[in-house]
Amino acid sequence: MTAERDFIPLNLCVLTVSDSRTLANDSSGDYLIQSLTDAGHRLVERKLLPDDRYKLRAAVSQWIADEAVDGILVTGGTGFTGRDSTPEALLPLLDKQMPGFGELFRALSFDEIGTSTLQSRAFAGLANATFLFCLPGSTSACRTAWEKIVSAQLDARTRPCNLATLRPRLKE
Ligand SMILES: Nc1ncnc2c1ncn2[C@@H]1O[C@H](COP(=O)(O)OP(=O)(O)OP(=O)(O)O)[C@@H](O)[C@H]1O
Ligand SMILES: Nc1nc2c(c(=O)[nH]1)N[C@H]1C(S)=C(S)[C@@H](COP(=O)(O)O)O[C@H]1N2
Repeated sequence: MTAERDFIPLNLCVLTVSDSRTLANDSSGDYLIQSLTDAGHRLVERKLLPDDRYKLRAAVSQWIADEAVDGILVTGGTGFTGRDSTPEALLPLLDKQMPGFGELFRALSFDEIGTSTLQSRAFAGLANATFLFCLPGSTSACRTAWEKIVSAQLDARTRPCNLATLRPRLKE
């Protein structure tokens, strides 16, 4: 019989990307913070930045370089419209992409919103053993991603494999 695994609380940062939202109406940032803390993880820092790829790179690079940060959740700027440029800003920072994350997210979302989900360029990956999940701006999209993918990936009790358990080995 396999022993029960312990939950490992992770230190997570949340970044909202939006030209129009403020902390007063950042429901998607609020949702992610509530979800991660309800799950037993810790919020290290929250930021809200405009769709400016250099500001996004600077903030996320700082978190990636911080050994105390285990993961980063980003919401917003994944679409095709306006100044959406989260992928252009943050994909260059990744050491490794998480293949299939965006495809899995869109497959799950297809059941909810149909082909509109193809307008989301959600993606995920690893940099300096820090997990980065980039989700759309809408709260319902964040809920789908959190409930169906991210929460399990960050939960060390999840079998057969998850990022929380893998983390100590990512730098070996
Ligand atoms: N921080 C947020 N909190 C709650 N809802 C948001 C937030 N940002 C965007 N939304 C909503 O998400 C939907 C898509 O908006 P918009 O295209 O401007 O988002 P975005 O920030 O460019 O992100 P993305 O293109 O990745 O979805 C809209 O209904 C918008 O009101
Ligand atoms: N689950 C889920 N919800 C989602 C998304 C998604 O990709 N997955 N995309 C959001 C985005 S970016 C938009 S613009 C709207 C699109 O829905 P519509 O069919 O109302 O335009 O759904 C939102 N809700």
